This record gives sequence, structure tokens and C-alpha cells, in this order.
Amino acid sequence: MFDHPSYDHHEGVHFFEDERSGLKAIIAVHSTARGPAAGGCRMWDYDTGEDALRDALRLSQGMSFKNAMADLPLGGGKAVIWGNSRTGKSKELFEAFGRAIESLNGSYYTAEDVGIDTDDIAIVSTQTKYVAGLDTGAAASGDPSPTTALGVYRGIKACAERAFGTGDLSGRVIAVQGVGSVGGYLCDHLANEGAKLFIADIDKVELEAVRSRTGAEIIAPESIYDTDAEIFSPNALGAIINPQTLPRLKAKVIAGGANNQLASPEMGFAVQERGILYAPDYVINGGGIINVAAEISGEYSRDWVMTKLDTLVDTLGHVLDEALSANEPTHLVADRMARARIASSRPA
Ligand SMILES: NC(=O)c1ccc[n+]([C@@H]2O[C@H](COP(=O)([O-])OP(=O)(O)OC[C@H]3O[C@@H](n4cnc5c(N)ncnc54)[C@H](O)[C@@H]3O)[C@@H](O)[C@H]2O)c1
Repeated sequence: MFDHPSYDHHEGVHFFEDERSGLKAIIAVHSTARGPAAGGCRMWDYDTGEDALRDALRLSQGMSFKNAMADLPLGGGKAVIWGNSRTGKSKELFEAFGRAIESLNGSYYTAEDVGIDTDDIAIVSTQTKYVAGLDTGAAASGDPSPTTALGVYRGIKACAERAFGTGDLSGRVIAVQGVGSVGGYLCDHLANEGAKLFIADIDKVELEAVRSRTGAEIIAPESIYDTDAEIFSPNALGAIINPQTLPRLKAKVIAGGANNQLASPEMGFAVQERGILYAPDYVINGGGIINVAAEISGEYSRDWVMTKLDTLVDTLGHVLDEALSANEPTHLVADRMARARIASSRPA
């Protein structure tokens, strides 16, 4: 574990198996320097346990950085459940997962991520109080996706302002990869402002729903990288900016909600070399965790969430401006800022 390429001084990496329900889960706690680790749970049918581990390690580190950049009193962690979210869910599985979280005594809070919905989280909450993203309850914050999407939309405008001289998106051609929870809400915002949308997804039902709401044009999933778009917005899975896809992109901006968009840090340099402005994913997609943090605080306030979102958009602007003026890749500037924020919170 200590030599794993994605291991970054994680405080704890926990493996859980429950034979009765079939649960196989990994909970990675990257840092609790700023507060309890918080980050969603992803359910995915990984090819190997190694793939699941790599995802848990990378996503949890991303959460530390994300929570720091959103200026939240939270550390970073993430859970992955190894299984098919369409066929592998059961009450027993999420109860076992809830017990796993409870056994960590509050060092990790969970919520929704890919493959997990509010019904699943409600079952988890019967076994542990270290859970957020609930639909009901005194401080319930519900689905974080609309707030994530709002932050991504505002972040895209901040990028457009720097790349095109105006944040106005009317008439801008935008390719959106993934129109699930975040991508779907995002398309609504973009279409409302008059952007011309191309959308791709492997889920035909979601695609059709978004097309009929927004008038977007549907593109085959593999062709989205070749679309003649000014902005590319990834809102599906990670590692989609890689040596195979980057040369195909025509966009001047990459800005979307997906986690871990760069296949490797080197891709951040390659993106800059191509003259593309990249919004670091864990900065632009911090809206959802802000919404979740309001729930964890025990007293949900929409005003507090919106104020934090304003600050987040400003922080993204600082990252972009610093990178542009120092001629540095944006991911490097964001990483430096995030690590400095975490280090300054660590008890002496
Ligand atoms: N939900 C949130 O609040 C939140 C917050 C921060 C980051 N994120 C990240 O945003 C991304 C999307 O999250 P979500 O909650 O919308 O998940 P989701 O499961 O609702 O949506 C993901 C969509 O991507 C599609 N997809 C999968 N593979 C694809 C492919 N090869 N090409 C095109 N589309 C594909 C899926 O069919 C699905 O519609 C994830 O990377 C997630 O980690 C989500």
C-alpha cells in the first residue's frame, strides 16, 4: 500500500467485506487535518480490486483538496462499493455499508456519488449518523447534484470570461459528456442562457430527456471529443483527458463536474501547451460538498451554501488568473493552494 502510485500519505485505507450481503467496499481517509473526512460513495462494477483501490485513493485525495478549496472544516475521504449499481443493490448491502462507516467512529462522513442515490443513503443512515445527502431530517440537504451543477455552470462562465473575454454563454458551443445528475442540471442552466449544446451519454433515456428539455444535439459517446465545440464539459467519469483524447479536442476551455478528469498530472501540462484553459475539477465541482457540509454542520442553511458558492467561484477565478499570469498549468496552481490550506490546518 505504501508504495502504491496513488497513495499520498493517506491516514487510513479500510477494506470491508460482508459475506452475507456481498458488500465489498473500500473507505479511504486521506486527511482529517481540517476536520472529519467527507466525500461521497461511488458504486461501480470495477474490473479488478486494484481498479477499485486506485479510484478510492485518488478520489479521497481529491476530496481533501476539494474541501480545502471550498474552505470547509472538513478533511478528505471517499468510499467505493465494488458492484453493479443497476443489479447489485440491496437493503442488506447498504446496511452493512452503514455499519462499516459507523465502525470508523466519525472519521469519515459519506454521501451520494456515481451509482448511489438518496434512497440508498437513507438505508445507510439507519446504521450510522455519519452520513449526509439525506432527503428527510432536521438538517437534510438532499441531492447535492443541483448545487454541484450550479457551481459548474458559474465556473464555466468564469472560464469563458478569461478565454473569450466574456462570461456570456449565449451562442457558445458547448460539448457536454455525461448528462446524469450533474450533467443534466448543468445542461438546463446552459440552455437557459442560450448556449448551443452537444451531448453524449451511454444512457439513452437520460439523453432523450435532456434533448427534449434543452434542444441539445445528441452525439455518439466516442465522438464527443471530436465535436467542434468551444467548451468541453466532462460530467461522466474520470481520466478522460489523456494522450488519446486531448489531441482530438478543439475546445479552448475544459470545465465540468467530473472528478479526476486528468489521466495524470502530466496531462495538465499538455492541456496548457495546447492553449486550453482547464478548470481544476475539484475546485469547479465543489458546490455539492458545500451543500453536504451544511448538513454535516447540523443546521442546513441555503443562504450559507450560496455564500460559500460565491467564495468558491472567486477562488476558481484566483486559480485561473494566477495560472494565466504566471504561465503555469491551472492544476499546479490549485494543488499548491490546496496543499497550503491543508498544511496550515494541521495541528502543530
Ligand atoms: N453528484 C454530485 O453532486 C457530484 C459532485 C462532485 C463531482 N461529481 C462527479 O461528477 C460526475 C457525474 O456525477 P453524477 O452524480 O452526475 O453521476 P450520474 O451517475 O448521475 O451521471 C453520470 C452519467 O455519465 C454517463 N456516462 C458513463 N460513462 C459514460 C461515457 N463513456 N460517455 C458518456 N457518458 C457516460 C452515465 O450514463 C450517467 O448518465 C462524476 O465524476 C462525479 O464523481 C458529482
